[in-house]
Amino acid sequence: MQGLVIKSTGSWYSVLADNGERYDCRIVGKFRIKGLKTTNPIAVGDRVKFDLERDSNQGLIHEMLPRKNYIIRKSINLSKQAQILAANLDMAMLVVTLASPRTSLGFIDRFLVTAEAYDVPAVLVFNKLDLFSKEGLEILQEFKDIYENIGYACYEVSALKGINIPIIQELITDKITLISGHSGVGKSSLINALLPDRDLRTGEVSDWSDKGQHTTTFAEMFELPQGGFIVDSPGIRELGVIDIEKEELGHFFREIFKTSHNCRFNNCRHINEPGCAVLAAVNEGEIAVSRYESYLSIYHGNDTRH
Ligand SMILES: Nc1nc2c(ncn2[C@@H]2O[C@H](COP(=O)(O)OP(=O)(O)OP(=O)(O)O)[C@@H](O)[C@H]2O)c(=O)[nH]1
Ligand SMILES: [Zn+2]
Repeated sequence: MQGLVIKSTGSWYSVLADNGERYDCRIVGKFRIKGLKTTNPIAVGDRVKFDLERDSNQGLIHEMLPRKNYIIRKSINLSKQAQILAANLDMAMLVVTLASPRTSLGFIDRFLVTAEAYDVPAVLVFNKLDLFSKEGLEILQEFKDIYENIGYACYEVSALKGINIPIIQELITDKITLISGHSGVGKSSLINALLPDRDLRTGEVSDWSDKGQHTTTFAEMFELPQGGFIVDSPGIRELGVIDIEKEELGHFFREIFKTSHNCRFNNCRHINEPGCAVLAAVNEGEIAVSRYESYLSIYHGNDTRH
């Protein structure tokens, strides 16, 4: 049988089989990603092949289908173990607010870099539209100009008042969507608006112990009534910045990458090199100063997560 892993506890996996039934499954054998030690070889979003154990509703997973992408979390210590948080994501949605609390451009850029590096298409959802003053709407327009120009779709909603929720419903239909954003932006409210029958606050248990030990982490995907899934896990809520080689960082800023083809040196860091097309584009206003500042900040290893 084949199915989709919709919940993972580390040792048990809940699999939604293609016949519509759910089965609790365990893993037989070893699943390893080359060069990566992981605490959990299979994650939500994985498609797996499994067999039912005789006379039971429990299954044994014996094969994982190739992934199109996956996101991981490194252990905080140096054990080099990583935890796969989710696989086969169709979209990463960053929930952003301009007030109470205000999401910084630096935080947005870090998220977008990470999503690019993981090869997950990202969109921005500006929440709490009901709170926007005239000034707030002007800032919204500035933010949207920056990101829409680079090719990121932006949406504006109010999870609380239900404004534009149907647009988001349509956007996520038939996709596996990861919802991220920092605390207080309204992720739970948005997810509850999208999944009216579920109260997310129940059942959140998780953590990754900083001893590098596997604990009772779990991630879960919620099925949308119209088709598709939302991935929610406390561990994924702030999609962290993954290790990116400095030389590669420019690849994950779409507009910098595009412009860098015109730099005089093909190993240009876009910092102070002569003939740097990126610097020229920043000076001419073609690349947003804030984006360039985020690039520099990540390049120099400054952690400005909020
Ligand atoms: N005015 C307004 N308030 C909202 C909206 N969405 C959420 N809130 C409020 O913002 C606060 C935080 O919302 P949550 O949904 O708990 O935010 P969260 O992102 O899940 O936060 P964490 O659980 O800390 O990660 C709550 O008081 C919500 O009622 C909105 O669209 N408009
Ligand atoms: Zn350059």
